[in-house]
Amino acid sequence: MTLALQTSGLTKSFGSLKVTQSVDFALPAGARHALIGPNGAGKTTFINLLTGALPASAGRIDLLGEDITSLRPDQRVKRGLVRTFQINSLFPQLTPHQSVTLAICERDGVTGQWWRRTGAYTAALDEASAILAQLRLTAVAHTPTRMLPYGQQRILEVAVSLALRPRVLLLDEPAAGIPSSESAELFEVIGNLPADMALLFIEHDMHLVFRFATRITVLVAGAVMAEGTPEDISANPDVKTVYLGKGGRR
Ligand SMILES: Nc1ncnc2c1ncn2[C@@H]1O[C@H](COP(=O)(O)OP(=O)(O)OP(=O)(O)O)[C@@H](O)[C@H]1O
Repeated sequence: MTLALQTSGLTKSFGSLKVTQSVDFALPAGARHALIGPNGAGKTTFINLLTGALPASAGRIDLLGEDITSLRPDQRVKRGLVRTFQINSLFPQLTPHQSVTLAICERDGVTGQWWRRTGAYTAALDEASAILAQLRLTAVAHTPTRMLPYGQQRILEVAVSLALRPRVLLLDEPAAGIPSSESAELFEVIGNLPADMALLFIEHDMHLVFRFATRITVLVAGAVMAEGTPEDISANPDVKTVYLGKGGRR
């Protein structure tokens, strides 16, 4: 079976500091995979290597069986490797429907020419409505983003990412800054994304990790310390000592 995403010997150094140490990682289609580890373990760096925001010092990244190691970030997005952002990157004055429609038009290369291709624009409006329905945002589809609760704004970030038709979706702390009353809903929505879409998420809240991840990778000092099911990870004495027992946020 072709993996959705795979890294082999992926390495990143900043001068003499090795932040990613020969990481071998595999993400099958449909994965719900959490990347955890103490602060400074290299989780965000790993995601930045996957997206191409940072060039790798060594190693290889394959997306759907093809080597993408030397591709630019935008080329990776076009092939289906999409990231949602930790920092709120939405236009506050636009409505969710407008934001998702814009992303669809951008994807299809029809931004700025909708008056010439009204058919494409109408299709984009319909597709935006469908994405918002899928993420339970229909009721607020036409409300300016700045008026939405923070949790719904984070769900909208996922909706905008879906407009890019990801095969692999990378989520860097999707629940950061959200009250716990709203983060469960965010993860419900994430958990209900299409079954064939592979998800890799960084999350510090262990309750959310153990509830939604089907596999977990523990990164410590840039290297994979453990990988397995939530049961494997919670029973692993090294993980307990190094991460869950002390040094982790929670
Ligand atoms: N551009 C950079 N130049 C030098 N060192 C860097 C750079 N970016 C990250 N680092 C270092 O790499 C290490 C890993 O950082 P990274 O942000 O990837 O960790 P993290 O696991 O995501 O941490 P956190 O949980 O706090 O977000 C840290 O020691 C950090 O200081």
